[in-house]
Amino acid sequence: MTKTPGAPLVSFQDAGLTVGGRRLWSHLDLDVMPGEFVAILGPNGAGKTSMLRAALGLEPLSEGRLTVGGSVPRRGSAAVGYVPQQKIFDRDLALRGRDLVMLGGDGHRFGWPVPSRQVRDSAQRMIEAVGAASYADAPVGRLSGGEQQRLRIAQALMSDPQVLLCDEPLTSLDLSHQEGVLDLLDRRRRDSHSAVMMVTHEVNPVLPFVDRIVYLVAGNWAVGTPDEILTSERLTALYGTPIDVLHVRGRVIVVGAGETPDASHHCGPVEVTA
Ligand SMILES: Nc1ncnc2c1ncn2[C@@H]1O[C@H](COP(=O)(O)OP(=O)(O)OP(=O)(O)O)[C@@H](O)[C@H]1O
Repeated sequence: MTKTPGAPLVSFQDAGLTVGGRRLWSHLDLDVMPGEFVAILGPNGAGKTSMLRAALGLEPLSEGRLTVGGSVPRRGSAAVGYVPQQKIFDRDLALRGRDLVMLGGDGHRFGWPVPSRQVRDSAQRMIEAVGAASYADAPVGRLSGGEQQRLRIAQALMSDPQVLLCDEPLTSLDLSHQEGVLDLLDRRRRDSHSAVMMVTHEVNPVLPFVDRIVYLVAGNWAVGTPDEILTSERLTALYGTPIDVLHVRGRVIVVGAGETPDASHHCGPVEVTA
């Protein structure tokens, strides 16, 4: 990945994505800058995961342009780390947590080599950083959802990516581990001027960290700071139906999103809460 100071690490220009004959979003303009933390919000089926898949080079745009690190995104780039949406591993999978993390080093590019000393050391550092040292040598299928999730995050950080794409990485994590993971990602993006794009349904834990929000709803989108986007006026315009954004004891609650005409895609909560 070529790093030009001041150049966006991820750039959507007049971008549109249609999958299975359905236009998810279009005319999207978004530059994610080095060091920036962007949250991608919206109801189920709005196209959040598909946006990450486009940046991973797994889903070609139907319109416009997308560059990651200045180039057309390609599968398997070591400059891009990915924490996929959680799937629980098979209970009998013969893989230790540590092996899973090491696959993020050389493994994903060269198959299953004997890991180098450097990869083993780096895996240990990542395992400690996500607080997984006490169970890293257990079979991954026997670990809890939250433990598996922390190992996936460690794996995604192994290649020291310039762009980290996370799909609901906080799922299954309790509050203290959510904070731990967010702190880690926040420190890392500041220290290495890397970018984070995080799909999440859990708005409140991420609000202290995010610079901007991309909010997708039924083909429409809005991009801005949390203060700009999380308002009743802005979300009412976006959803095309009355939405209330409430601030209750320091938490943001979005009420009314389940009553939109596109409710068939909204099997998620009516409220966006922590
Ligand atoms: N390859 C595909 N072929 C057909 N339809 C697809 C494909 N990929 C995604 N979709 C559909 O596109 C829509 C958007 O999917 P996507 O996973 O991006 O939504 P999302 O916003 O991440 O949703 P969620 O919050 O439920 O995870 C969904 O209706 C999904 O079924």
